[in-house]
Amino acid sequence: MDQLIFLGTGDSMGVPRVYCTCPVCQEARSGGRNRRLRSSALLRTAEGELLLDCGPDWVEQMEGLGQRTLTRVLVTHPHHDHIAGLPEWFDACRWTRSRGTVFAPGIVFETIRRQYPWLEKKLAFVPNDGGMEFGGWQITPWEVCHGKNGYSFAYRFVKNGYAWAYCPDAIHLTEKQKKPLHGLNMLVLGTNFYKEEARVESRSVYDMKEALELLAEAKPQRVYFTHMSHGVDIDAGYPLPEHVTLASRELTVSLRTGE
Ligand SMILES: O=c1ccn([C@@H]2O[C@H](COP(=O)(O)O)[C@@H](O)[C@H]2O)c(=O)[nH]1
Repeated sequence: MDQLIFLGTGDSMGVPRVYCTCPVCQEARSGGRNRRLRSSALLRTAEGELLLDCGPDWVEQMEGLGQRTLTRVLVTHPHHDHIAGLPEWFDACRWTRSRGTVFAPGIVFETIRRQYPWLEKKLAFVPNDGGMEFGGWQITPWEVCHGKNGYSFAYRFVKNGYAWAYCPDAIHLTEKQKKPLHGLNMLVLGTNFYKEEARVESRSVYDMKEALELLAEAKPQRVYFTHMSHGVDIDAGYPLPEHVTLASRELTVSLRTGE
């Protein structure tokens, strides 16, 4: 059965934050349950694997899995915490004389090319604006609001009538942007805090209270929160519905496609 494995569930700085001595960061520092690498997940299928985002913790994530090779990466948006592992993967390809493929909407490649102009010597960039297929999954990107940070993309995956979506970095979705979140068996959604106190103009990711309003509209059957900052204590017991789980590193979810 296909699986989704969470490799990182942290926000852009991860947990602990290097400058911070709050109780959550201290607990994470001592190897506790709040230690969170930058957000990424691995879709495992009979046809192989697809990594969802490749951030600065990529090497540690590969080592954690005991995985020596990687063939494909899907990118949600070209921000440091989602792409900074690409040059590391490039170097691994150079040393192993292999090649990889990166899938993303065309606009995402414009930034990746500017930031890392050497990557295409080893990594093929394949635009997926019109959707793509992998492992029997029909995968469709759509643009989502990323608040003060501009745009991001989310992805909807469909196979044998089972539908799920990966939307790690979004806020204030328009009605049109919410549409692909309807009718899902599972949703992976980014939520930086339980309740974020920062000014609305300075924000870029939903908090859990706002996410619950979104869930009440979209009604996914199962939900995993990711992209969580040090403002989230995984053991705090936040008042969340039974079908909502705070994801943690190497949590593995079976995707019940009926195969
Ligand atoms: O143009 C930009 C703007 C920001 N970044 C980096 O992205 C993240 C943003 O954090 P969120 O929590 O997802 O809002 C942060 O690491 C910034 O340094 C970027 O790469 N490019």
